[in-house]
Amino acid sequence: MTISQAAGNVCTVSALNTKKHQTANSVNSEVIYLPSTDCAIKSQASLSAFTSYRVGGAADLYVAPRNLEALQASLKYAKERDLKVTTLGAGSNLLVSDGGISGLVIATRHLRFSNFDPQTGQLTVAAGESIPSLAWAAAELGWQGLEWAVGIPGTAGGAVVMNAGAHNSCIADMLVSAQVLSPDGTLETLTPEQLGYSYRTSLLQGGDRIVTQATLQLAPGADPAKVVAITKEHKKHRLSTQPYNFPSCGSVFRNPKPYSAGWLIEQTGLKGYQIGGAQVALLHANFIVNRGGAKASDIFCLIRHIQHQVQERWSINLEPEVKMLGEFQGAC
Ligand SMILES: Cc1cc2nc3c(=O)[nH]c(=O)nc-3n(C[C@H](O)[C@H](O)[C@H](O)COP(=O)(O)OP(=O)(O)OC[C@H]3O[C@@H](n4cnc5c(N)ncnc54)[C@H](O)[C@@H]3O)c2cc1C
Ligand SMILES: NC(=O)C1=CN([C@@H]2O[C@H](COP(=O)(O)OP(=O)(O)OC[C@H]3O[C@@H](n4cnc5c(N)ncnc54)[C@H](OP(=O)(O)O)[C@@H]3O)[C@@H](O)[C@H]2O)C=CC1
Ligand SMILES: C=C(O[C@H]1[C@H](O)[C@@H](CO)O[C@H](OP(=O)(O)OP(=O)(O)OC[C@H]2O[C@@H](n3ccc(=O)[nH]c3=O)[C@H](O)[C@@H]2O)[C@@H]1NC(C)=O)C(=O)O
Repeated sequence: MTISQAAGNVCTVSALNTKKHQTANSVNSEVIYLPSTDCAIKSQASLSAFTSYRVGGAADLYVAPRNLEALQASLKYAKERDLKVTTLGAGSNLLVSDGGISGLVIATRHLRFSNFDPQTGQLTVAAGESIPSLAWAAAELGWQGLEWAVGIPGTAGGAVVMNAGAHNSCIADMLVSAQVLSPDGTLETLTPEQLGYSYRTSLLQGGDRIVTQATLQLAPGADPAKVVAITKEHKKHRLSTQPYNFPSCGSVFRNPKPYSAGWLIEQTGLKGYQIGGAQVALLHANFIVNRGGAKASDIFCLIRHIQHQVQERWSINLEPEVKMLGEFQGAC
């Protein structure tokens, strides 16, 4: 099954229209519909609910297609109007500026389907599927390979772009192929080699191609109880070493190997350091948590402060893993 076949609630209605509408995420009242679909394009849609940090301003325009056709129509809509396109997964590695994002934000989290093929041991998923849900589903089937991914609150698409990883495993280790859509509407199936993977990076970062689906090689046939037990162990370890009780983006910085960013930041004396509502987490210094009411600028300025202090003390440049979207100039 493909994404287009999977979407029962396909965006399939007729021509462009507009109507008055009010939702929790729409500041303005006008909703435009993507031509030839029933996909709403919301204007001035607040993005704070769509990022794990729970901060950030509005998208000029926001659309969440449920199938490939609607995704293609979204790109066409942007191209015809010369709009900048920004892709959003689950927003769990993003810092959206308080001023928001101009152009069209395309959220891929509603692209859904998954297929565990017992003949090949391959799991094929649409970009919007939740990585931790897949990890639990694989474990319950007795399929090994995704135990590490539990607790990473992103989508399959975001994981392919970020090369998400934990416990010495990462997406690149098991990716068979990823399907990507270019702004001109071309669909390509790429191998891990073509995606140029290394630690927490891929050639898709900073580009304009959208991941639509991914195929992962897993290992079926194990005792489900054993795979679930390992998965639970990973989750338990996370909960004891990482702060899950406040909004965050996970690790803020990549580890500047051979050092770990958390160790460097703690040794610099910054644990608990706070700017506005943003705090260097007490449990793990490479996490910045929103203690309540943080602005994106608080988090941004804390990131800059940490970089400055670590540079002064260790002569090491900490490189952010978190993706910053929007304008931050003059924030601090
Ligand atoms: C509590 C917590 C724990 C975490 N632990 C880990 C961890 O252990 N390991 C780890 O690697 N990460 C971790 N993260 C970070 C984050 O979950 C991962 O980076 C995740 O892969 C991001 O996926 P996403 O769908 O949320 O992507 P987003 O944050 O929405 O986007 C990330 C980037 O990918 C792009 N993107 C997203 N979807 C697509 C798509 N379909 N096509 C093209 N581009 C796209 C975006 O434009 C952006 O540049 C953690 C985060 C949190 C909040
Ligand atoms: N600090 C932050 O900024 C954020 C932290 N998080 C945290 O990230 C983690 C991942 O988030 P989330 O996406 O909710 O993923 P979870 O791992 O909590 O759940 C994902 C899916 O897996 C299922 N599941 C959970 N536990 C089990 C289990 N023991 N056996 C079988 N299935 C299970 C859940 O089912 P069901 O729905 O039935 O429970 C859910 O459908 C969570 O710990 C969450 O609290 C998430 C977002 C932001
Ligand atoms: C959370 C993320 O990924 C995580 C992933 O979940 C975990 C588990 O595999 O390993 C990485 O964390 P990490 O390198 O900080 O792992 P940890 O084991 O917590 O810490 C490494 C070392 O730093 C020390 N440490 C950590 C935090 C701290 O405040 N102080 C400190 O001294 C620890 O004692 C340990 O000796 C990933 N982070 C990066 C940047 O690679 C993410 O990318 O968002």
